[in-house]
Amino acid sequence: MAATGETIVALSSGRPPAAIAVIRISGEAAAASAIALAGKLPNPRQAALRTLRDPGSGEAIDDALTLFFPGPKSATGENIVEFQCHGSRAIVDRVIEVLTALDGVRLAEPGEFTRRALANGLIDLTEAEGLADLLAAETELQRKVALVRASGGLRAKLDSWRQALVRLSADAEVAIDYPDEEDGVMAPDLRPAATELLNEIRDLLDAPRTEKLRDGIRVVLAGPPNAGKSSLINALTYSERAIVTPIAGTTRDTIEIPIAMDGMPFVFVDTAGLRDANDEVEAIGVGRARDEMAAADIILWLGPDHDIPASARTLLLRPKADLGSSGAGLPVSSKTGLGLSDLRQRLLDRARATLPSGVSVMLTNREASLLGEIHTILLQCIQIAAPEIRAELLRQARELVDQITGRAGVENVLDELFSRFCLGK
Ligand SMILES: Nc1nc2c(ncn2[C@@H]2O[C@H](COP(=O)(O)OP(=O)(O)OP(=O)(O)O)[C@@H](O)[C@H]2O)c(=O)[nH]1
Ligand SMILES: [K+]
Ligand SMILES: [Mg+2]
Repeated sequence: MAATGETIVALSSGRPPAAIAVIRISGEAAAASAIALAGKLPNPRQAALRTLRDPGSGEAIDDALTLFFPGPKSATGENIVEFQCHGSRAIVDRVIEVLTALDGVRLAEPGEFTRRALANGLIDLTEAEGLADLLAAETELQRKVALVRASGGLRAKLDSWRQALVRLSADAEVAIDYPDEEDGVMAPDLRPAATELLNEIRDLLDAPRTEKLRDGIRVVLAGPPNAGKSSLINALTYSERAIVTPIAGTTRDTIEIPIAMDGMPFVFVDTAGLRDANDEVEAIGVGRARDEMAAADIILWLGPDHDIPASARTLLLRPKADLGSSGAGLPVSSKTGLGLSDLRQRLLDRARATLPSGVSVMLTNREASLLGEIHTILLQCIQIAAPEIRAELLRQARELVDQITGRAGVENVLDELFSRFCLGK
């Protein structure tokens, strides 16, 4: 956890130059160090204009709108001072240089403000992860789902489940203390609560993972050489990323093009044409194409239907339909645009079946695996009669909830998570 006593400072807004730069200071020495530059702090949570000066020379650096958020009711739980100054490189560098020259003040590490908020109990791990996703959100759906997590959507569920587990534990303890009345069988009033909990957990486990939302729906274009894969990926992504020539075997390495459609994240992947390769480089490309097909959420197959990869994920296309080709599959033409909006619609339909339709609570892979263990434990708990064992199982389930929320032993998770944050957050 963050070492308390150390005061941290960072630029919390975007990279200079910008109209305004937000510099944040958090920690024990936040107020004192801000006073060293600004002279006097405004009243808590009220903005006031201050001239920032080099405490050594008294030279003015800039004027800054200054805000003071006393702990513990601040974003980090500590005293925070925020300077909103002009967003030039020179001003930002100078203010931070002068601040970090003060005793006990240093530059923050990436994500360190959020890490302190977590350490001080203002947010839990699911909210911190939601915040990381929110800061990285590029599509509407990513934003919506991340906001639910960041504002405690999952935490609320977990907190209520933890309470339910505590109640179940208390019941089990009673059964240990008064074995005669229990007769070694789970009391009838325990089962409904445990089953309800099981069902709620099942619902969340059945939903897709946030990683899927973060990475996007993977659409792999595959087929024989010269089928028109690269032309189609360019048309679908409104780009000229992939090289197109009449020479069979033009595409060798895979190309990924991320794009949002209707607020949903997609990654289109162009691949080398499938054939017995002529040289080593092409052979590697064909191998990669097969790997991509295995990892795809959707395969757009631009080959003959007798060759179609047997998979529910595959969508058969009939490319170059402007040439009057006949056969099975959805007719498309990269040249005339024929069938492209139809194809986009089908991709969106499939994505909607994979991703949540709107705002909902989603789990990360890590949370899902812990929650899966809780699910197993609860099932055992319902089946096992001995109250001593039941009590122990429920204790384990509680501990797993604490691992999800970050209340218990998760240092390794934290380091990984906070490496995803930018400086100043
Ligand atoms: N008429 C017509 N020609 C097309 C269409 N799509 C692609 N072509 C042509 O077909 C040839 C091959 O197109 P590519 O997009 O390079 O095909 P590819 O499947 O990526 O080929 P490789 O990367 O070599 O496997 C090029 O000459 C394109 O101009 C189309 O919809 N209509
Ligand atoms: K080609
Ligand atoms: Mg190609």
